[in-house]
This record gives sequence, C-alpha cells and structure tokens, in this order.
Amino acid sequence: MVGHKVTYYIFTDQVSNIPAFTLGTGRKLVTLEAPSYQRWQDVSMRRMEMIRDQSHQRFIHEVDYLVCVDVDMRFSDEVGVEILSIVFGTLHPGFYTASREGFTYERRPESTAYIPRDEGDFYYAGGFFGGGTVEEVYRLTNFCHNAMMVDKERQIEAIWHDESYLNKYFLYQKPTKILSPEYLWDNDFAAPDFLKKRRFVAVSKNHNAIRNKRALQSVSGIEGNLHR
Ligand SMILES: CC(=O)N[C@H]1[C@@H](OP(=O)(O)OP(=O)(O)OC[C@H]2O[C@@H](n3ccc(=O)[nH]c3=O)[C@H](O)[C@@H]2O)O[C@H](CO)[C@H](O)[C@@H]1O
Ligand SMILES: [Mn+2]
Repeated sequence: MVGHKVTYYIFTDQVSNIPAFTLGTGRKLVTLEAPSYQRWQDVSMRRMEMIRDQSHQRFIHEVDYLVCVDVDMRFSDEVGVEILSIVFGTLHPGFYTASREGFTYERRPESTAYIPRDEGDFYYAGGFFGGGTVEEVYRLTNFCHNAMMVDKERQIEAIWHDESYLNKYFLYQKPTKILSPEYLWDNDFAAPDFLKKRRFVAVSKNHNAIRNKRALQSVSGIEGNLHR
C-alpha cells in the first residue's frame, strides 16, 4: 500500500516480546494487549470478539478500511489498495479448485456454522478478510463471535473454528470482492502455473509442535491449569 497511510494493530498476550521494527513512511504500529487462552482454538476464535470490540471502541475513529490477517504470514509481493472493498473474502489456497462437496464447511446441523450440502459457493480462508469498512467488519465479527458463543453453550465447536463461522457468514452476506489465492498462499500446496505472484504467504511452521507447546505450558502451570 505504498503511498497510503497504514496502521498495523498487533494483538498479543506478550506485549514485551514484540521486537523493535523500523517502519516505512506513513506506517504506524499499535500494540493491543489480548487475553491469553489455553486452547489454541480459543486463541484463534476469540480474535472475532477482539476485532469486534476494538472496531467499536477504536478502529471506527482511526481508519477508513480494516483488514484482518493471521499473524503467521509474510508479505512477499505487492498487496495494494486493489484489495479494498466494502467487505472482501479470500479463496482458501487448498480449495479454490474443489467442488462444493469438497469444501470443509461445518456439516453438523447442531452447529450455528452449519452449511447444507447443497449450498455454498466458495471456501474462504480464515486468515485474510475484511477490508472492509469498519462497520462491515463489525457486523461480520459480531455475527461470528455470537455464533461461537451459542455453540459454546451447546458444547459444540465448528470443525475449522473461526473459519467455519466466517464461511457461514459469507454464505448469506456475500463479500463484495473475492481475492484469489495469490493473496493467501501456503507453500505446502503445489503451486499451479497460473499462480504468478505469491503476495501474502503463510510462514512454514510445525503446527503440532506449537500447539503441543501451548498444552504443555498449561500443564506445567505457566499459563494456568489444564481445566477447560
Ligand atoms: C491462513 C488461514 O486461513 N488460517 C486459518 C487457519 O489457521 P492456521 O492453520 O493458519 O492456524 P494458526 O496456527 O495460524 O492460528 C490462527 C491464528 O490464531 C492466532 N494464534 C493462534 C494460536 C496461538 O497460539 N497464538 C496465536 O496468536 C494467530 O493470529 C494465528 O495466525 O484456520 C484457523 C482456524 O482453525 C483460522 O481460521 C486461521 O485464520
Ligand atoms: Mn495461520
């Protein structure tokens, strides 16, 4: 977004571990302290609540467009104002050629994220959406958080967590723009010839090791006990 003003809001429960950055012209970094959750699923899902609350309290007063991304991603080519819209979604790099039956939507009717087998156009990635007027991001995150809370009461959690609720939201509230997997790539997938640019790429990591580390820390008491 060269030539535009950009504020990076980083949610973290480890504020003191954020390294010093040298930011380009017009860039600003704001750290927002986030609560800790023991389960990685909750860490991921509770982002909806945090974004919703900050949209209302802060973002609406500070920015024109709000884009929400995973933290374990790297910009590796241009991502400009072409992404902006009223609200955008991004095709998941694992499912852009899949048929409807192949989408990993939540299929249990008991869940608020449920999508019937004869519905749904695309499978959207949880890691890049918004982009978005703050009002629209508020609506989206508010829907997802409330749906998660209903499911929590029912003791059910959607198969792909926040991503499943996002897909449910976009089923009936269609995004006004859809980004191609150039905008959310993962090098674990074989790249097709037509993928000319990898603009925003998942950092390779050992999911299990990281998730088990969280679980182990909670057993040893660093993050509280294992009760959930
Ligand atoms: C690229 C992409 O579409 N990613 C989605 C995919 O996750 P991923 O497989 O990419 O999972 P992930 O480990 O990146 O977790 C999702 C995100 O939650 C946050 N986090 C998670 C764990 C933790 O200990 N600390 C922390 O900060 C962080 O922003 C992270 O990027 O599926 C998740 C739900 O299952 C989310 O929908 C992600 O958006
Ligand atoms: Mn991720």
